[in-house]
Amino acid sequence: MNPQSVAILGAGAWGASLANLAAANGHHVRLWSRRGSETLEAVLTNAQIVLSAISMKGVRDVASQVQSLQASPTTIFVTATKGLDPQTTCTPSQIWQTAFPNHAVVVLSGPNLSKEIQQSLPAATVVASSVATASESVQLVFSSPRFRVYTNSDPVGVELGGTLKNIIAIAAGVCDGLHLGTNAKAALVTRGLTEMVRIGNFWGAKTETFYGLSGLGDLLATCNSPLSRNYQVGYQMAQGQTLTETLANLPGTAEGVNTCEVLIQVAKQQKINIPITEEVYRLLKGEVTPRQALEELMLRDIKPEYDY
Ligand SMILES: NC(=O)C1=CN([C@@H]2O[C@H](COP(=O)(O)OP(=O)(O)OC[C@H]3O[C@@H](n4cnc5c(N)ncnc54)[C@H](O)[C@@H]3O)[C@@H](O)[C@H]2O)C=CC1
Ligand SMILES: O=C(CO)COP(=O)(O)O
Repeated sequence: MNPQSVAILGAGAWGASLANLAAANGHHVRLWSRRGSETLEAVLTNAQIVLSAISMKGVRDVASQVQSLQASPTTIFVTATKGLDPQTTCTPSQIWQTAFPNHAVVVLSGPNLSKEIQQSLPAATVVASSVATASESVQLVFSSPRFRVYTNSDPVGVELGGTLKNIIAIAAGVCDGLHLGTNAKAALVTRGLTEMVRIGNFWGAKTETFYGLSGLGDLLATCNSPLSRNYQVGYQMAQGQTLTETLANLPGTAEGVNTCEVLIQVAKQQKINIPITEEVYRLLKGEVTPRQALEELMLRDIKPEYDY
């Protein structure tokens, strides 16, 4: 592939890792951060691919700044953010697509703990879009012997896999912090996946997407690794810390905390049954202790395994 001009927005842990992957493949990469020396306009000039790794709270603002600048009609927008907008409940790709209705938007998501990627450990991810040629271009930009990139045609499903697993990762951290054992963890993660499918189906995502890298794959990574900030939130709260204390010591963003609020809002309106998310929400709000959250989950009415 010819070298591409790639603009990466957000120089946090994930933006910097993705910039390194593209640069290592010989592409011309420019990294923008709100506190950096280069202007957004300079970074976007001639960009063929614009990738956003901005944390959720900044996506709408950055998308509208980009919208006010000139983009070539063929520019592909890629989003790597794993969150939901609190005001509109939109996913990041929906925000980018609304800002750029005539451009291809690609979602990049998978089991990608940035610390491991920075150490050049092997990993795989998914790029998804309704425009197949766009996801194939992004696949070529990032694929390498240490980063295997798959395409997928269900962008909402891929995006929601990475977003929803953050809440289950908080719950998994609680599970490990309370030393509840391997059986409990397996039950939690499996039932968490069922909950993700239930929410995802409401959003129009395909069930099978959640059994791939961006769903089950990312659940396995973040529910089992102390490198996950979301897992750390749950683990440290199970050790008796408050949410405020936990977040004060956390390196970077734990999107699951805000995602949980948005999901509770959506689930109430749409009457979607999400018991694990509800208990995580109540724990984060200080309404239950980790032990009470566990008891409430275990003592729910007995029911068939599949009811969706
Ligand atoms: N770190 C990781 O392992 C992975 C992170 N992600 C996702 O990528 C996103 C970013 O994560 P990290 O890089 O880890 O977070 P981070 O906290 O290290 O970096 C966040 C970046 O967003 C920027 N930002 C935040 N608000 C902004 C605003 N209003 N305007 C402009 N820029 C703003 C920050 O300046 C920073 O560059 C999150 O949604 C996360 O879930 C996805 C895969 C892996
Ligand atoms: O999404 C991630 C790995 O795929 C990163 O997880 P955390 O945001 O919990 O650190």
